[in-house]
Amino acid sequence: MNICKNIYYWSNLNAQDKKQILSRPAVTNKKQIAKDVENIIHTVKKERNQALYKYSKLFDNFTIKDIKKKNIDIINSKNLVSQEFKKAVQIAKKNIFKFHNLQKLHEIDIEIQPGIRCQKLIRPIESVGLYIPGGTAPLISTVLMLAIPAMIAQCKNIVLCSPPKISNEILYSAYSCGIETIYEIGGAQAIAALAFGTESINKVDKIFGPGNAYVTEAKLQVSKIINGPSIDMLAGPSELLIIADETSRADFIALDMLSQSEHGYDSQIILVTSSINIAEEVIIHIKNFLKNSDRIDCINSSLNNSKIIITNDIMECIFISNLYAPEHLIIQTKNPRSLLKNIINAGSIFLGLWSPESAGDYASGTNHVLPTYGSARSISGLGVSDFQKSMTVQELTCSGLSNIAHTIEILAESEQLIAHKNAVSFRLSTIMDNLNDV
Ligand SMILES: NC(=O)c1ccc[n+]([C@@H]2O[C@H](COP(=O)([O-])OP(=O)(O)OC[C@H]3O[C@@H](n4cnc5c(N)ncnc54)[C@H](O)[C@@H]3O)[C@@H](O)[C@H]2O)c1
Ligand SMILES: N[C@H](CO)Cc1c[nH]c[nH+]1
Ligand SMILES: [Zn+2]
Repeated sequence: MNICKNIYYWSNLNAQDKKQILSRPAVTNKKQIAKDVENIIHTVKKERNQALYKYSKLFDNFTIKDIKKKNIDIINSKNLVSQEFKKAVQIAKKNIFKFHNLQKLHEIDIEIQPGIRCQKLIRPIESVGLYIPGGTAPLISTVLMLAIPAMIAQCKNIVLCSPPKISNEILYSAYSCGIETIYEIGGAQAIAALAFGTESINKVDKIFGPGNAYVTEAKLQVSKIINGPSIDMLAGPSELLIIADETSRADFIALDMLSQSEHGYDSQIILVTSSINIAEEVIIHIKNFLKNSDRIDCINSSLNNSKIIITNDIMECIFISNLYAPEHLIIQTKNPRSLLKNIINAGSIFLGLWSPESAGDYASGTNHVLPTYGSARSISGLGVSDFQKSMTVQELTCSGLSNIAHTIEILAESEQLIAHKNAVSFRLSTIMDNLNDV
């Protein structure tokens, strides 16, 4: 476990070192992945279902019989999962629904000035594709995180893709959210199928969901296609930054660090603390907990990517956190809420001793699909509004237009767009003519 070697005193570092320490783990073979994905997308576009059969065999060692899961299998999943699991899904669903139902975009309808009415109308995105990762772990909770906001937004066609073999737990979670169309296909090939459609899969307007480097690259590539689908965000490998002081519980911190490092080989955890004692205790606890951990290869690889940074004070911790812009930020300090006002870049924030990231991952109510790679600087975590769009409307009366006509004419003239000006002036002249006729 190399995290013991990755300890730094922030004030001893030069600018170059600081940048290097806060960099994300490099995606190995980035260029090769981009090339492979380009090829997969091209092939799926051309060969459609045949390509899906081929890639499923190649990458997932799975022979597809039916790409679309049969309704009977989806419904029957409720008899194949435990009562305890069903209860857990219902409780998580209730909380996620409660928090997301408040997030719907609101319509606007206002008379801006007499005779000028402006509106903003909200509509659901018609067809959405939800990608549920299934390579390293079947992310059942991601079904809830994507399906519940899609349902609240009232998207008409909601389809779900996940790599084979789709578990009964994923089928049940989808079923209990009201999803009826499930395709057993994963990776870049699933994203391409959602973008172009195949004999079995209808293309969608927007693709949602996290995934590995192939899925993320495929989302990026299809989102660049003119008239192609849009995407929610690039939700890559899990990241966690923890701010701690001398009042923190080192054992809790160690467990939070392990929980996120088990996600994949490329996860990253950064502990930033003003207390050298806490840093040392965390390392001891990690070593102890590791003895009884599963997924040890993933954890060790993620811990190698991870860092412990010692600062002079808490404000320096916050400065570093804002610079890194983590997907998840845990603040375990004396009065964590008082620090919130200083946080400007983070996907989701967990305050205090009793708010492990696992709560937000599964059941507290917030969404776990969050921006990674520092994009929390400008992008928010997933919410209902991502499944909605807006349209503006305006209606001017004859006197409304007369009142604003001069302003429009002057601005159009200043842009030397005389046809724009005429569209107003001509209308005005017809009003004048009518008045003269009276
Ligand atoms: N940021 C977020 O909000 C968030 C949320 C949940 C999960 N995640 C992340 O999502 C990721 C899930 O990744 P995963 O791998 O478990 O599942 P995945 O479903 O994203 O990827 C599995 C698929 O990758 C394809 N694949 C594997 N090797 C390939 C190769 N050599 N060439 C082409 N395709 C190949 C296969 O088709 C397979 O079906 C994790 O990194 C996790 O941290 C992020
Ligand atoms: N931490 C992940 C987001 O980065 C979400 C997740 C799903 N299951 C467990 N965790
Ligand atoms: Zn997680």
